[in-house]
Amino acid sequence: MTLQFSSRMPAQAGEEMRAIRLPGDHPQVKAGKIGVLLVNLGTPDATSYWPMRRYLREFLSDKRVIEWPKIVWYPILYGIVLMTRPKKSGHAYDEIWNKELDESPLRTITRSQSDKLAEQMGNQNGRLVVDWAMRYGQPSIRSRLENLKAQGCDRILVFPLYPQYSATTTATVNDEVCKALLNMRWQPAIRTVPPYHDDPVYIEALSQSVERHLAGLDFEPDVILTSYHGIPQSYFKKGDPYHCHCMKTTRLMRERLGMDKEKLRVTFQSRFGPEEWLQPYTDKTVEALAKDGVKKIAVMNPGFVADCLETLEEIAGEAGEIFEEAGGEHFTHIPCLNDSDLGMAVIETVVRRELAGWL
Ligand SMILES: C=CC1=C(C)c2cc3[nH]c(cc4nc(cc5[nH]c(cc1n2)c(C)c5CCC(=O)O)C(CCC(=O)O)=C4C)c(C)c3C=C
Ligand SMILES: [Fe+2]
Ligand SMILES: [Fe+2]
Repeated sequence: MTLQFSSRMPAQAGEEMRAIRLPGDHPQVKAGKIGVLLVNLGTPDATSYWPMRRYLREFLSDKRVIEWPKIVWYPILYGIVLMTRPKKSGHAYDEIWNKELDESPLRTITRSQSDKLAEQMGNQNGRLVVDWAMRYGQPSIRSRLENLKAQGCDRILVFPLYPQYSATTTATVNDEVCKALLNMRWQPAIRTVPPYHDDPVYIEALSQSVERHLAGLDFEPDVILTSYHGIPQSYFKKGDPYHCHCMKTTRLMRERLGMDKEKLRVTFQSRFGPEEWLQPYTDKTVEALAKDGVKKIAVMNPGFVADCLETLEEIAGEAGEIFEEAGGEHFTHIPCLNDSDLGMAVIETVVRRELAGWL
């Protein structure tokens, strides 16, 4: 029995979606739509001990994130980390929690990015569905993929919201997508968005965000740090391209902004555990700059598509305090692109490009 809807080509623009008409003994299966799934890292459901523990357990049990053998890592994870970290991280999340919606900023911003993208793209004659998910916590990748399938999406573009590729972020999103497909009888065709660390639209958006932010200050920073989330040095040595992607993003920004290596620098933040991570470390750099007599700095986070714990609490909060305690006078945090016009232009450009041939 042949389907009456061609699965080779989606319906053309302007054409009505055609329902699949099947004989009465066939199950009704929706098809013919295209889904876009934005995926960010994750977020706890609340800041108290158990929700924090659930979130951290899922995150830190991921083999892509902590590569140590389970026999070594699990006693440390269950015996120490999950006993102490949920409370400590919960307090940090309390500082930045979106009290109005009772959720983390990362969740608020990711949802807004999805809503705005849906609006910008239009529904393409009922053919396009945009949704969002989190790699750890809710809404899960599996639940949103199943939902897109149930709505008739047989082609899905998965967008891991990381401009710079790392096995610890991009690859684990892709792993989770593949795991969800394992249970599907009729799997959708899947595309995943490649890294876009050197995309001109991304570099332009970051550069304009710097210019706009600096224009609103009553001081000119002596130094601007582009602070990226770190990864263990050992992952880099095994071939993770993340470090090079970060370096290239900042190099292209320097060229666009006409700044030299002294003015626009690269640092790495958010170390976890005893291993050596990518250097120079953001906190140590901020302190050293102040001690060397630098009075005015700005810090931005090009690798984060949305503001979150790591940017709002660790950088805008803690790094600012470190700088001032060490003798610095003016510290400013340049917000992430978030759901701003600049940020949405990047997301829309990348999505339209990666949907080529489908839309
Ligand atoms: C070994 C541990 C970790 C690696 C490797 C790592 C890589 C990595 N993470 C991000 C982005 C984010 N991380 C966030 C929080 C966070 N990260 C780790 C550990 C590793 N990250 C932990 C334990 C936590 C939880 C918070 C805490 O207890 O400190 C977040 C914020 C989430 C939020 O809700 O706000 C983001 C975003 C990248 C880009 C990356 C490697 C490139
Ligand atoms: Fe992290
Ligand atoms: Fe490199």
